[in-house]
Amino acid sequence: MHLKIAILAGDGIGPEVTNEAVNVLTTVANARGHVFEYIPLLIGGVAITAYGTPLPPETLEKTLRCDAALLGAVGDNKFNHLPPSERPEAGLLRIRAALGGFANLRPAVAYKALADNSPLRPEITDGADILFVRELLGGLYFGEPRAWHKSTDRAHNTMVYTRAEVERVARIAFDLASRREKKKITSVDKANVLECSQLWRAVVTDVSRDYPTVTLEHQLVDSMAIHLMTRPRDFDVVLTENLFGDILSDESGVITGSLGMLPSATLGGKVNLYEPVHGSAPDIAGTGKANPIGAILTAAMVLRHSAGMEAEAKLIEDAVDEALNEGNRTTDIARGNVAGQTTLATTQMGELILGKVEARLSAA
Ligand SMILES: NC(=O)c1ccc[n+]([C@@H]2O[C@H](COP(=O)([O-])OP(=O)(O)OC[C@H]3O[C@@H](n4cnc5c(N)ncnc54)[C@H](O)[C@@H]3O)[C@@H](O)[C@H]2O)c1
Ligand SMILES: CC(C)[C@H](C(=O)O)[C@@H](O)C(=O)O
Ligand SMILES: [Mg+2]
Repeated sequence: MHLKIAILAGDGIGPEVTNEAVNVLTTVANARGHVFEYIPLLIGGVAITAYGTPLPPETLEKTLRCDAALLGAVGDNKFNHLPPSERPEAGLLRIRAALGGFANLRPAVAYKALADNSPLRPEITDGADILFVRELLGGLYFGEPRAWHKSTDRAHNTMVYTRAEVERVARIAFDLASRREKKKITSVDKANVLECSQLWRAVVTDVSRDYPTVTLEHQLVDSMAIHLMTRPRDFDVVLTENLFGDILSDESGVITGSLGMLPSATLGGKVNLYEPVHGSAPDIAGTGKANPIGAILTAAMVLRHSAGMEAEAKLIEDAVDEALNEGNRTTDIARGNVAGQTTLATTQMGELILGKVEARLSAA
């Protein structure tokens, strides 16, 4: 197989964690006789610096000709003064829209080895295994009109959803739920206040009729925020609109122990887009403290969803599990002075997991 992958490393810790993910992908490709061709492209703050725009035309054109795109993170405080349409984040939103993927899968799993790292008690997180399906191309992010009228000190954004937009992401969520053990969907909305959420609830309910094996529950987003922290094990697939999914998926970092542990894959468009959930983390960029596991698990999702390599995807996930079980930690998942734990830098953690992937590939 020849797989062409756009590498959109971006800003801050983006390049640091993407490098580790690419090393893992290369190892898998070599071991299995595949060729993974990487096309490094600029996006975000680094693209603004080089070309004056967060999404240069070349980046988009070349990414559209790839089989998959792997993104690190975008965002740089030095561009905070710019309007939203010119900031690094606009590059990410534009490429998401152009690639067309609307179903953003964000798994959040409680690792046994990290039970003591979560601020939640182990008996609360133990066994939690949630798959967020976040609608990625609608809602407040893309709704028009939008503006900040500086002369009148007034600003507005528009939340828009159509039946078709809700239905297509709901179908993906129901398909995924029907293949999972619990077969349950929690659809999150704010139907007590927002018309968009009332439409959302009606469409999700309609779609559910085609999936008799899947149980559907509706949950208001504000109370969902607390249920996620008090009883995360009760959830299976969590289906949300764009902004609610952005917020709740970061919150689920608490269940796993760190935001740096969370991967994602965006499906349904011309080219699947893969990105860890976290951002460019300017507070730790360049210090070697970035956790590469979210990016490495994102590489596993590339194999699962763009290369049909389920066994190899699982093998990477098992290698991560083993690394954690042995007590290996990056700073974000380390607890001071715990016996049997070693704190590693980004590249050290990447290399350690890579070694375990190599060993598993040759054993399999
Ligand atoms: N997909 C993306 O590109 C993406 C996602 C979220 C935020 N951002 C951007 O990133 C910038 C910073 O945003 P933020 O600080 O709100 O969110 P962030 O996710 O970058 O960081 C939040 C906190 O988590 C920590 N963290 C994040 N990833 C980590 C990792 N892999 N290992 C260890 N610690 C990690 C950071 O150090 C920070 O303390 C902003 O410009 C924002 O717009 C980009
Ligand atoms: C950077 C930003 C545009 C992005 C989002 O809000 O979707 C990020 O927070 C994410 O979760 O991927
Ligand atoms: Mg986010």
